[in-house]
Amino acid sequence: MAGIPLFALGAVLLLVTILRKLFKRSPFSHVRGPPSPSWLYGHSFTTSRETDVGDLQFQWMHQYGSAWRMKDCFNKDSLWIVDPKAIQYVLQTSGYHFPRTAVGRHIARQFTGESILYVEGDDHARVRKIMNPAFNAAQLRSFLPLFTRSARKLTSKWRQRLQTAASPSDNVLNVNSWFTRTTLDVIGEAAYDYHCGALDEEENEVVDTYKDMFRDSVMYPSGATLLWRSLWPYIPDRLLRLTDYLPTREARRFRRTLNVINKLSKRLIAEKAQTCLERKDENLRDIMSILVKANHSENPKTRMKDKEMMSQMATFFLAGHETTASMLTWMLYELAKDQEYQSKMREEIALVRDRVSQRGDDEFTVADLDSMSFVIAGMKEAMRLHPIVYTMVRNAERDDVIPLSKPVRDVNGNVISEIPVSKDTIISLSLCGYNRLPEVWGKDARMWNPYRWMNNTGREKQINVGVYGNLLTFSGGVKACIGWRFTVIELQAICVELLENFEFAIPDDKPDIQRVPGGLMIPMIRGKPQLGSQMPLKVTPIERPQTMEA
Ligand code: HEM
Repeated sequence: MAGIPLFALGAVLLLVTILRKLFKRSPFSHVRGPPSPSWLYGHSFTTSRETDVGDLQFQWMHQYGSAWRMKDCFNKDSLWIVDPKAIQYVLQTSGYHFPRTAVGRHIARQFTGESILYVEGDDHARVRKIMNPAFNAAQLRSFLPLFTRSARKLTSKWRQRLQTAASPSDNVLNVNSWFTRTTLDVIGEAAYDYHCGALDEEENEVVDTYKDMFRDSVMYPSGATLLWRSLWPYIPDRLLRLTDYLPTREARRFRRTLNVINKLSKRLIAEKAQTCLERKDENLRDIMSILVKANHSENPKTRMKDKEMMSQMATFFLAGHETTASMLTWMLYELAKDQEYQSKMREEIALVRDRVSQRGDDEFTVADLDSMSFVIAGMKEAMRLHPIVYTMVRNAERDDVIPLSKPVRDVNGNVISEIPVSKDTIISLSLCGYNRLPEVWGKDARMWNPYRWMNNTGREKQINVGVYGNLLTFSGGVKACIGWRFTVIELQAICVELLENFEFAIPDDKPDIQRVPGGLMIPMIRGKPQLGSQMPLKVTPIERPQTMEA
């Protein structure tokens, strides 16, 4: 019986702590920002239901400058930044003092287990160090034949389908769903040496479990979910883990996916460990084999527990397919709108193809792909306009001061060049906002203009923030995307193969494409969410002298 008063006391203390933290006045209440539409939800409802990802952020950045104040649930202040110096400070200079938020970490844990997306501080640095060798340049170059082979398989499927097209409308393909299957096959093989068979439409539980996962779990959270999640930072970790078993839409979807992936990972890790023990692993280059090999080395610092390893594997599946597929989708969408640039890319590819043939080779090397400046510029411009991860949220681990490169005006009209934040302040980094900042990308920052990448004048003056093209698409600093080089080579290989074989155009009925906020920037047809991710494009085969089949 003594347990009940003790439990009640614990609950009251927890409630008092939550209320004190929730209603503490922030030290940046003088920073300007949009009026809050609701005391209860703040802007959380509005931002999670934005019609087109980024539009509100672009509007606020135009109105308030490179930093502004918003309201979270229960009227709590949070800070939004697009300023390069502020972003550099949060991601790089002081990276480990701005961990991922409790909400971000626990959602990642539900998706992947205690993976690199969940752990923080020394644990994160340790895991990252173990994983880095699996993503070095030589290792990634060895994946190029896999990328090319998968792209060829896609080409061959499309050619077969288009050959039998009875009417012009049959030439319209939902490229997004094809890309999702292609990139799933790629990551299955690259990360695990595992055959998903997604492009062949084979029955496979991995393919099934990831289908529309983001739409079914994190898209359009309910008001109750938003309120509940806003309390997570104050709930002890162990208690929060119990919520994994709640019968909510999200928890059920996460559990189902993670169970499937964990079962597979467990089996594959055991098989690879056996191969490693039998010393038959010399030629295995998939990411999992590299991690298993490191686990069997003498050095205890390179080892991960099996459970840890399983969680990293779930991360690669999660982080490594839908992201790349969406990126490719948005890129082709832009190229379909800009026929002239698309042709320029194709001409460039043909020139490099001639060079490769003259030297007696059939295949492009990474150096050949890197020499295609039109292709690279098109890719970077698509990444700039369509960062698939459009916002990242961090939590100030201590009282701090965020510097700004471009001062903003506060509510009293004073110019401020730094913003004080208190411990536990939530800071949102608008990746899509930064990627369209006129101060960084020029007056036409909102427009598609791949030529901006041809002329690098002024680039050296930019504040260093992101790992690729100084964009924030792959983030930057201590937790920048570990797979960015992998993605770049994969995109180059697939894009080049597709442009050699097909022309892409917007379909005649000009579907209205919406950037839906669903964890990632999901392409959908406006008014037709029931169709899931959609990017219909008109695809016309190009007759080539000798077509290379899969
Ligand atoms: C277009 C494709 C991709 C985009 C736009 C992208 C974007 C990002 C971003 C923005 C982050 C930082 C998230 C945060 O800090 O909260 C991240 C982290 C990460 N990404 Fe990617 N990613 C892509 C592809 C990949 C691929 C192909 C892999 C693996 C093969 C991968 C593995 C990871 C991992 C493991 C992390 C966590 C890194 C850490 O915490 O140290 N990503 N990615």
